[in-house]
Amino acid sequence: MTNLPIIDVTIIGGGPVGMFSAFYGGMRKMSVKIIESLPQLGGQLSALYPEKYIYDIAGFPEVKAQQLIDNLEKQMKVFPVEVCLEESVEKIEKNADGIFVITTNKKTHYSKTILITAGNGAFNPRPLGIEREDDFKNANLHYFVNDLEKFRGKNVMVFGGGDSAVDWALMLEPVASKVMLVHRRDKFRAHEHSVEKLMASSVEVLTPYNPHMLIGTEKIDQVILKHAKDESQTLLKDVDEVIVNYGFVSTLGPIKNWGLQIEKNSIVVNSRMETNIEGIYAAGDICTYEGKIKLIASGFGEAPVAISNAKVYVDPSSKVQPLHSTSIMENKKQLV
Ligand SMILES: Cc1cc2nc3c(=O)[nH]c(=O)nc-3n(C[C@H](O)[C@H](O)[C@H](O)COP(=O)(O)OP(=O)(O)OC[C@H]3O[C@@H](n4cnc5c(N)ncnc54)[C@H](O)[C@@H]3O)c2cc1C
Repeated sequence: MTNLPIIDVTIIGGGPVGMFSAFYGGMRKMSVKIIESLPQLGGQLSALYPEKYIYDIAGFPEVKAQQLIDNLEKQMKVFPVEVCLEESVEKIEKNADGIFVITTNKKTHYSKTILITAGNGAFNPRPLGIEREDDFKNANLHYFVNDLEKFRGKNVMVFGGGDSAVDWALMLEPVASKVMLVHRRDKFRAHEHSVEKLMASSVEVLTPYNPHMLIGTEKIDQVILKHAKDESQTLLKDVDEVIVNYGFVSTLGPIKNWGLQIEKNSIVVNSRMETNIEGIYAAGDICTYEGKIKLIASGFGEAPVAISNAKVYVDPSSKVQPLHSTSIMENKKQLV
């Protein structure tokens, strides 16, 4: 037994489906926690295509992916929800008393039910892929920029050619002493107007270069770049901080070891979104059933089904069919 609070439903994965599920858990008067491996909510939408427009969300002729996530966050926060970011779920076990013990890379959580909305699996930053990268991960090699102040007055080298790499370089420019942006191609994939801003800024643009060697003892001091075409090498001295922005890779990873029925990298569920383990549900891209399609819209439909069945599991006297939101939310004017 634990003295820690036991949550009604713990949602693994903070993508759009996990976020909408969290809202629905609040509507059903459940205590809700979301565990997400990235430092941000939003799943594929925030990590892979924040600036793209989506055209097949009911009621929205078009909506930018990040805008949809911002709206989901606003909707979700109408009810109290505990959000645990930068935590990857590694293990799930069921105690003899039926309580789930959820172990992440940081701590242990306890829950009466679990809803897995893990998409294609946990997102992790794509690494540089060169020797000694791991040696500097806890020193001055970063994959996320959470605090600009850390870079004040420093010489910062940013790797990447997409929107976020260019945006980070531009955001760091007024804070850092010097910003270098290294990209393996001559052309950047970022928006035209961001690239124009970049070229007009004091950021030193180094193209077409690949990272070749990280040099330093406790931390990186120097970096050797290799020219992508003629393979000539260039040594950059006095590097204080290195930021890698190569996008994300996702992997099902530990989910395969949780005793769930998996078919084609997806968790098999029935029409109640129940998995083969009583008390564990799945929704969104991670789940599969006959006729399943992987769309945000279908995940949004699966979320209330999973949550409402989890509600009955936690409190057998409740009904699967929820009251309509128009009845429940009468006093929640901030939803509008
Ligand atoms: C370029 C692109 C364009 C798209 N356009 C559309 C479109 O127009 N319309 C549409 O309907 N769909 C579109 N999709 C698909 C859509 O993005 C997905 O269907 C949707 O993101 C699924 O949502 P989800 O919440 O199920 O999973 P995801 O968005 O994948 O979120 C899952 C989250 O779970 C986290 N996670 C996984 N495992 C763990 C773990 N062990 N511990 C902690 N956290 C974990 C992940 O880090 C991730 O953040 C597009 C996809 C791409 C790549």
